Formats: sequence, structure tokens, C-alpha cells
Amino acid sequence: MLFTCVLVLINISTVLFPSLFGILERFGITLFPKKALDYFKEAVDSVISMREGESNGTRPVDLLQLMLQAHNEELDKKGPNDVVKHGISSMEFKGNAIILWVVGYETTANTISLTAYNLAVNQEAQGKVHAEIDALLKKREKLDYDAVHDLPYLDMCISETLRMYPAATRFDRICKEDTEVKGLHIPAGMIVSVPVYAIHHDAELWPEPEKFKPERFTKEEKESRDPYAYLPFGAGPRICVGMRLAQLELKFALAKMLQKFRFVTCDKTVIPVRLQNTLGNQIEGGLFLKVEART
Ligand code: HEM
Repeated sequence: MLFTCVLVLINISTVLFPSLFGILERFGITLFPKKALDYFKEAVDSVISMREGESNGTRPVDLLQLMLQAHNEELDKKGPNDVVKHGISSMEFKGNAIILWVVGYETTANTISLTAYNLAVNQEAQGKVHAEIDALLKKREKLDYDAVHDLPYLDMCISETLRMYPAATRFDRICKEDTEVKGLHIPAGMIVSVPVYAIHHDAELWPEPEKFKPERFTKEEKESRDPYAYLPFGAGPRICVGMRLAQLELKFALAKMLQKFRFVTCDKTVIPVRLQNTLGNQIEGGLFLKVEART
């Protein structure tokens, strides 16, 4: 109990005073469970050793490979006053590999599950997606990269799911200089938290916010809304770098499944679905649905 209180205090303190991060790091204290961090570190190290064992011609050209190519060993030995202008250190590319894995995997996987849930509970909407996929497959032979961009109703269902269950319920910014916003003074250095979940469930912006209504995302509806009313991927220069990849993965995975199957609820489906009290879209107790083959 005491340990938990200390952790909570450390956590709050680092939000209020971000520079504490560096001090804690020097004492070997981390805010993330050590066991989980060690697991990710080991996994990334073993993929890197596998890559290093492969000959140049067989190495895939992916993000990890690009980061490995940008590795500059001089940076690993650099002292605080040395200036090294090019490349990234091994700490930087390993850290980035872990971050991309952590933020890119569960966000997308949970959004796929939650869209399937919304479609199972809203069979009319699922019928429209099925009709859209069937019509597309009459025009094109298969659901390839170009084809999935031609599924506007599925896209609307995914957007509505990300409104109801954003994968990041909040994101922060640090105010760089004293600012005035609608009469509110924000001093330089203050952390400003953007409450995405609350904005997405504000009944003034989104009437009947708890209802799944993909029609909120028609072209006309989108154009008539304040762009900051919908922030599933954040906004501005630090908007999610994986947004396009995530949107493609979401559409591909769902279109491929919906081409052959129908999602339906079963005895174990909890309606309404409950999210864990975290910053993400983790589902309390898991999500259970039945899958029926389409005839
Ligand atoms: C449904 C899927 C996803 C959602 C909803 C999501 C959402 C977000 C949000 C809200 C942010 C904060 C943006 C801001 O502060 O303005 C963010 C940042 C980020 N996301 Fe995603 N994300 C998803 C998938 C991915 C994927 C697939 C990757 C990479 C493979 C990724 C990589 C990142 C990174 C690296 C950042 C930090 C960007 C920065 O600070 O410059 N995300 N994401």
C-alpha cells in the first residue's frame, strides 16, 4: 500500500515537474513496471541480433532496418559536451522500436475488436458494410490496397468507434509561452491536458453520445463540425505518426473478416461494453462475440 502511494506520488510529481523524469532515471527508478520493460528490451535486442546475422541482401526494408542504418556508434560513446550531428544512438533506436511496438499494437487491435462489437450490436450497420463490400467485390477482384480505400461506410463505422472508444483518452502539451485562450491565462511551462474521451462524449457536440451512429461521419457532417471536436489521433505537429498505417490496418482487417463472416453477440457479450480505467481503450474482462459464416 505504502509502495503504491509512493508510486502515485512520483507519477503525479513527474506530470507536474517533467524534469523529474531525468533525475529519477539517474537513480534507476522507472515509472513503468521493470518486468514489462525488460521483456520489451529483450525482445527488441533479439530481433536486432537476428537482423545483424542476416546478409545485407536478405534484410527487409522496414522501419527497424532504417533505424539500424541510421545508427551512429559515436553517439553511444558521446559525453555531455560532445557534439555529434548525424544519426541516432542505440538507446534512441531501441527506445523508438519499443515505443512503436507498444503504441502501435494494442491501440489498433482494440479498435478492431470494438468495431466488431459495435457491428454485432448494430446489425443494420453491419448489413450496410456487408452490402458495400459485396458491391465492391463485384467491381474489383479482391480486397487489395486500392480497394479498401473505396469502403466509405466501413470507414464511418471505424470513425464512430474511435469517437466512442478513443485509444488515447487524453493527451498532453506543455505550454511554451504565456498564453491567453478565451480569457483563460495559461503560464509558460504548464501542462495542458486535452480530455479526448470527454470531448468525444460531450452531448452538445455529439447528441446521444453513447449511441453508435456512423452517419455522424458523412462528408457533410464532418465539414459542419469543429475539427477539434474529434481527436482520436491527436492534432497538430505531434499528431499520431502511425495514423495512416493504423487506418489501413483497421480497414484491411475488418474488410477481410466481414467479407466472409458476420459478428453477432453471444451469452458472454457484455452490453454496453466496459472499458478499463486506463488512458487507453482496453476492454474490461475481454470482449466475447460469436462469428457466423456468411452464406
Ligand atoms: C487506432 C490506432 C491508433 C490510435 C487511435 C492512435 C492515437 C494516437 C494519439 C492520440 C497520439 C497522441 C497525438 C498527439 O499528442 O497529438 C498518438 C501518438 C503516437 N502514435 Fe498513435 N495511434 C494509433 C496507432 C499507432 C500506430 C499503428 C503507430 C505506429 C506504428 C503509432 C505511433 C505513434 C507515435 C510514435 C506517437 C507519438 C508521436 C509524437 O509524439 O510525435 N500509433 N497516437
